[in-house]
Amino acid sequence: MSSVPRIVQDGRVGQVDATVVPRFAGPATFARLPRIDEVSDVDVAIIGVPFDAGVSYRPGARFGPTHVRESSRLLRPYNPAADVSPFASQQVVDAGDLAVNPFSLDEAITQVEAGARAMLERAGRLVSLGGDHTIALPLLRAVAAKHGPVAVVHFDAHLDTWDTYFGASHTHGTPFRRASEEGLIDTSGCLHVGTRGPLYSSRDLHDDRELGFHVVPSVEIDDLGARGIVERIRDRVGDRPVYLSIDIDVLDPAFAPGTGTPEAGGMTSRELLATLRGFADLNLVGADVVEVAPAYDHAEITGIAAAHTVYEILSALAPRKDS
Ligand SMILES: N=C(N)NCCCC(=O)O
Ligand SMILES: [Zn+2]
Ligand SMILES: [Zn+2]
Repeated sequence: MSSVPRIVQDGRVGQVDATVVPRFAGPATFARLPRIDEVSDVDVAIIGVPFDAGVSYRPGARFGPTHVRESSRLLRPYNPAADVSPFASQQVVDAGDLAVNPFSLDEAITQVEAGARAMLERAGRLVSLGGDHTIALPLLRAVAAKHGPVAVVHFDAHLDTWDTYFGASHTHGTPFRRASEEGLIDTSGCLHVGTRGPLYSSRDLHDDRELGFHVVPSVEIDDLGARGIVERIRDRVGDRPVYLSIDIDVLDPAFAPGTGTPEAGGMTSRELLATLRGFADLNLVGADVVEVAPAYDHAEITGIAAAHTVYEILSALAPRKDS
């Protein structure tokens, strides 16, 4: 064990105690949680995937994991909106970054899958910090190897079920088409939330349905509200194992300017966080938060939104006292 003073609750090693060590001091693990080598049992591992060789527009998501960790220093141990202490009822750790080849996209995909599989030997659940959205494919391969085909709930401005770019089949616009083709997803239980903006043609939506997705587009969010979105998600996924993939560009550029392919007309961070609270009673088996590109961020707006997004995911994963 390290000698820094940490909050320990119910035997779980939590954050560095911010009443003793100022939260702006010391290394930035996610929420200043322990590293994986500082604890023996792990329930949830947060893992960085600094990779952005799959982007179609602005690069820079390789710096996402570091930025989200830096932006997570202010998170506190109790989540009043969910009435849960996410670091007390489960052991959450920061497992560091996967070292993936920045010059070979194919090798990087192999490395992400291998890294995630190895991590799942130790941790019950993985929450991955991207990185561009390409990484969802190898992450889904690892998750499906453990749980079978999963219901993907995908928050994104984009469908990410396109076929190829410049002849390349592995890009950040194609992971969910590949996942569907490979049988990694339960095509009776998937949906996108927050999609918007111009497509290549109406055929994109037709293909997307064939690949197994329903859509809650951004234009419906005002009418539905968080509660209505959660109902639509619940109706679609039922009790299937759920994999949650959150592209930070699901948020309006006002709430997440630091991303590679921004589209106007997105969700507020309040809507996203409220919707995520609805995942507490779903069978959530893994998650990623991707596409944070700090070079286009200001005042950590995007980093903070992503850090709180991860915090709500961890809160949803936390076992409830009465369950
Ligand atoms: N997954 C993200 N963020 N973007 C996909 C955009 C694909 C395109 O350039 O059409
Ligand atoms: Zn996107
Ligand atoms: Zn995406």
